[in-house]
Amino acid sequence: MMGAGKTAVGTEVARLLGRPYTDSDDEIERAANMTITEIFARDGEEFFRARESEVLARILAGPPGIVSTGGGAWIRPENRRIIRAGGVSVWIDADLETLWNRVRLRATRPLLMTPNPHETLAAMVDQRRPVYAKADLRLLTSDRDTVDGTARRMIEMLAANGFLTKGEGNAR
Ligand SMILES: Nc1ncnc2c1ncn2[C@@H]1O[C@H](COP(=O)(O)OP(=O)(O)OP(=O)(O)O)[C@@H](O)[C@H]1O
Ligand SMILES: O=C(O)C1=C[C@@H](O)[C@@H](O)[C@H](O)C1
Ligand SMILES: [Mg+2]
Repeated sequence: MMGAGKTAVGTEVARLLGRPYTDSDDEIERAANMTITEIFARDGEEFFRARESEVLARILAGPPGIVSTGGGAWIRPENRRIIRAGGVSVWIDADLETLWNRVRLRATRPLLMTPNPHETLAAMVDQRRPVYAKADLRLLTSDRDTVDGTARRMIEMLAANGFLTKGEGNAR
């Protein structure tokens, strides 16, 4: 979900593990040479979603690493198939107020450009939670967590579930 920490925590997990890092939102922006807000405004959400699926298929076919998706990517069954075929998925789960406190400061999320963005976020969280729950692993975070602490807990969780190679679970 937007503001859960996919980009912030994913970057730190990759750094600690010494693995390549990719953010699907960044890749879409780079390929289009436009911001996500501009893509939504000019071409619409469906166009963005099509590019998102293309980018995910390309990333997941590449070398093993840490990938942060966009908040809506997992909602499309096609994307879940792509991610499941090439990797392990982690749902970073945060409560509504934690998400809100993180997204309210920046106007970079077009789906929240509504008259009542808090209400919009709440409705999206309710609608999406059952789909996020289909992820392989769930990491619960709250506004008491730091990015670094959450990244370390994610590494512990990946190691405990057998998804890291020997030694990686001890990353500092
Ligand atoms: N675990 C955390 N502890 C403290 N701050 C966090 C944590 N995770 C994220 N943040 C902060 O919240 C903000 C939003 O996080 P981030 O951009 O990583 O979210 P995201 O899940 O990638 O959202 P989007 O779906 O929109 O890409 C950033 O300023 C980030 O530093
Ligand atoms: O939750 C979503 O649907 C989105 C999240 C962002 O990461 C971007 O991918 C875009 O703003 C849409
Ligand atoms: Mg992000």
